Amino acid sequence: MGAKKGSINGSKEENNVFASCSFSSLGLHPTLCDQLRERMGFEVPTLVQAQAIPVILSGRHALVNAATGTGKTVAYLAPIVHLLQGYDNRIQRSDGTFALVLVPTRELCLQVYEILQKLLHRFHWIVPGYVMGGENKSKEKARLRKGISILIATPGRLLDHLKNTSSFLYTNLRWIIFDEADRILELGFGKDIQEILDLLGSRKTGHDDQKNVVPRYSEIQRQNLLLSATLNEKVNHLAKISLDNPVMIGLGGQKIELMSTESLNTSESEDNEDNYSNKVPTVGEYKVPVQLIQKYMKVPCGSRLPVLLSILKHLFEKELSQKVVVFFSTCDAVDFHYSLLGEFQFSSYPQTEANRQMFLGCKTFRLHGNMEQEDRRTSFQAFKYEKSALLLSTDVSARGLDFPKVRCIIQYDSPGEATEYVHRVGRTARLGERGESLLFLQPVETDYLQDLEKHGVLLTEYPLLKMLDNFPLYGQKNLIKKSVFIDSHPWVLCLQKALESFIMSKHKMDELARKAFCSWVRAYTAHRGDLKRIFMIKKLHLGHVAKSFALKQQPSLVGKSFQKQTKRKRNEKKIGLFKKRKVASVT
Ligand SMILES: Nc1ncnc2c1ncn2[C@@H]1O[C@H](COP(=O)(O)OP(=O)(O)OP(=O)(O)O)[C@@H](O)[C@H]1O
Repeated sequence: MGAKKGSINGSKEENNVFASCSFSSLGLHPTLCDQLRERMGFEVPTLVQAQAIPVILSGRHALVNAATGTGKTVAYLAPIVHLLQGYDNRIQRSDGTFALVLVPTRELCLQVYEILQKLLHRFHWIVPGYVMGGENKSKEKARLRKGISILIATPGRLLDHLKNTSSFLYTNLRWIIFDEADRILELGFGKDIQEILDLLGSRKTGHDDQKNVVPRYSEIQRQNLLLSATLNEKVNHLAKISLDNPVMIGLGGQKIELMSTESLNTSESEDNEDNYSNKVPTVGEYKVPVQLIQKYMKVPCGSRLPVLLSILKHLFEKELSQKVVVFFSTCDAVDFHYSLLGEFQFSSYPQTEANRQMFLGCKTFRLHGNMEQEDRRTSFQAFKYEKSALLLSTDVSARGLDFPKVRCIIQYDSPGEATEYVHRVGRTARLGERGESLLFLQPVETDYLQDLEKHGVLLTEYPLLKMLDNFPLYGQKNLIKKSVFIDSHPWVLCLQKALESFIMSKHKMDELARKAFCSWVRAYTAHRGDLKRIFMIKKLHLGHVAKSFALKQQPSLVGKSFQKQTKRKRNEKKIGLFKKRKVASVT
């Protein structure tokens, strides 16, 4: 599992994460405490677990806000397992589902399921299960028919089963948990959630399929929980309709004023943003792990690619055991860089067949929403358990995923909203461990730093020139003339040239680069709200953007396909398709 064991006498960083009490003092069953200690290696609860577990055991609804990597998953799963194992009438599969955990992505679904399996090891009568997009529906139906006590689900697939799987029994449902609640809404699942809540809430009046089933546990009171590292006013609607007098955990005294609302539909809520943002105080600062070192680098557009490759080379040469995640804005960009890194050979000596070698020798994986489900699963699992590897991903990896020992997060394409920045960097520095993050910004984008600052997120500049100066050209380190500009740095120029020749020489790579260029531009124009002022396509030189995909073509050539794309985008916008497609591209 790679989880760090908590100890009461831990280091300074650990003391920011772990509580000075035991799991049993929180009221959990001794067998469950043994399980946490022996099978999972958890000696003591984290701070958020120490706060949340007693509240959840008491039956109160809760809103839980705690930094990334602080153990929120066990904070809600452990008390549910405790309460379920304690029923006088031991629960059976035929009782159907008691707890439902909703998560935004498939990988998170599998991850929560894995943790749940471990927690349930000695409670064999409580059955864990999951349903999610991309899986075989009939197999899921069969599993639901047999009965799943604690079900983890992505919203779309759950709704499908609620509507179409008559044997799915949820009359005994007691808990609904929204893990990464804000993200579920951002992904446009608002309507699904509304419908899910309506369907589940209708159990007392009798949903058609559940009409004749008398709940075996009629005393059951519903208890709902919302969790995220970035709970903000956007979850207001969801909190209002799903939580009853909730306890706020980790909101530092700031209250989210729960507004009444008719709809959870994200697009509607965006349109009304001005209306409600006046009334609702924003939950100011986001919590980023204190030990995380956050840097940014100012990189001219046309030098982005050689700088990315250089920083990766630097990181993997610096530490033998290195795990790095690079975030891109689109699936096509992931595919392009993945293929490039898998094939690009280079020598800073005059190039001959003999002296060329792979530019980057590390194991590389990719993860995005356009991959086949099986490939997605393999990548996710493989990167998780590798000691040294690189993962190239879209935001599908940004939320909740717990990859042990990731040391560095690179945001090559900027994340957009500050919430996404926080979750992306949260894939490192988990549970008090060290970690570093690097944000690429073009000179025209540096106002984004002020946007982050508004949320209490402060970055310092990475010494990029110093790092680049360390790369020897023709093996003669001290012959390099020190450059004060990134884009005229000899190493950057040499690498860019080699990259362009490589792309030109491979038809497949050239195609991937063009495709990636087009979707990158589309994604760039899709920034919303205030961010539109910072990330303006008009401020960019499209020729330089093309260069960042190692494309030598005249901008006008590439520009044609861009024009086609933007035209299509305009049409899609008219019929409301664009947003949906953007969402689909990350999940
Ligand atoms: N009490 C504990 N002692 C030691 N390790 C723990 C403890 N609780 C959780 N962990 C480990 O800490 C890591 C982070 O936990 P988890 O993924 O639940 O964090 P999170 O707060 O949900 O993060 P995110 O906001 O990114 O989703 C996991 O590897 C988990 O196994």
